[in-house]
Amino acid sequence: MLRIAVPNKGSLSGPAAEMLHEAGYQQRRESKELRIVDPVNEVEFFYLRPRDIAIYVSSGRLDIGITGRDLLIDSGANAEEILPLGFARSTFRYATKPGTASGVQDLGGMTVATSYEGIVAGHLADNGIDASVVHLDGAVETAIELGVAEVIADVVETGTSLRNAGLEVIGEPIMKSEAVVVRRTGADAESETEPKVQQFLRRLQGVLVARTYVMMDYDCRVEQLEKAVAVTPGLESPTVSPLHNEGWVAVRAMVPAREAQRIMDDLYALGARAILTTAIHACRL
Ligand SMILES: Nc1ncnc2c1ncn2[C@@H]1O[C@H](COP(=O)(O)OP(=O)(O)OP(=O)(O)O)[C@@H](O)[C@H]1O
Ligand SMILES: O=P(O)(O)OC[C@H]1O[C@H](OP(=O)(O)OP(=O)(O)O)[C@H](O)[C@@H]1O
Ligand SMILES: [Mg+2]
Repeated sequence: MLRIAVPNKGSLSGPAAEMLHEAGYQQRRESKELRIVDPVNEVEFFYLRPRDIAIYVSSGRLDIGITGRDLLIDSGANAEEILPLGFARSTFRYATKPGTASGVQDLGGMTVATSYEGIVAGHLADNGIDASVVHLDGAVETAIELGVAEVIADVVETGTSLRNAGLEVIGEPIMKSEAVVVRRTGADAESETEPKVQQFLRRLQGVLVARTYVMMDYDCRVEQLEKAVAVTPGLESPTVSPLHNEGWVAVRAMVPAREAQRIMDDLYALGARAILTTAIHACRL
């Protein structure tokens, strides 16, 4: 039985459960459930604090987990990212009251409040800056107003929390984060669970592709085929089938969903007709 750690709360929990559900795994019905068994897929899910997941996985007791890249790095656990999942995207940044500092180089002698001490201490050390780090559990934006620190380092998505606190980001982002699948570093590729791990990853990759691609079908004249195929190269190679009307072919290829409308315009301009897009519900590449 594969043992997988899943976030039980916070920004990662809802989208992670949704992705697992789309990948065909049973998920808990109530937010108080701490573990469930999916007997059909032979997987046991453990609902844990996102911050603790890399630590459990590094202990080897759980095979894989879903957490944030920032939490993985902050933990310092012996675990590595094996698949980025494209949700809970954020940056991790320093912020101050305007005029306090303009980048990490100015932070010497200051106090930085954060919930991510590991990342911040590492970043300050890498830049040769001697500053104090104070750990806070959350709502870090208020720390400056209340005099606990001159600087904060926190997760930024829209920037609304910073603006509301009268703060502005300084310097370059310390890191970019998103939800990731993690695994113990140096996990045994010959282990009994390896085929199940690979199947799990293929399923999640299938969900990612189904979310980001659509299927496009169109008819075009044989003379235009090369140009049309250059616009829709597909993931490997498009399917081309003869039409009953001589001189015409039907083409089928996957295209990035975000570019679908532009591609349809380009195909139309080339003379393609009956251009259709359809959603992909699931796939295995
Ligand atoms: N507003 C946000 N947008 C995108 N990702 C976020 C946001 N806030 C936190 N995250 C990400 O969620 C993970 C942190 O999850 P965690 O559950 O510890 O905190 P949280 O989502 O802020 O929840 P809470 O503070 O309510 O406990 C990190 O990977 C972080 O980058
Ligand atoms: O840039 P924004 O879109 O405002 O998002 C970033 C904020 O979201 C999270 O806070 P959360 O609401 O989880 O509270 P917390 O600080 O107590 O974790 C994070 O810690 C930031 O404060
Ligand atoms: Mg939070």
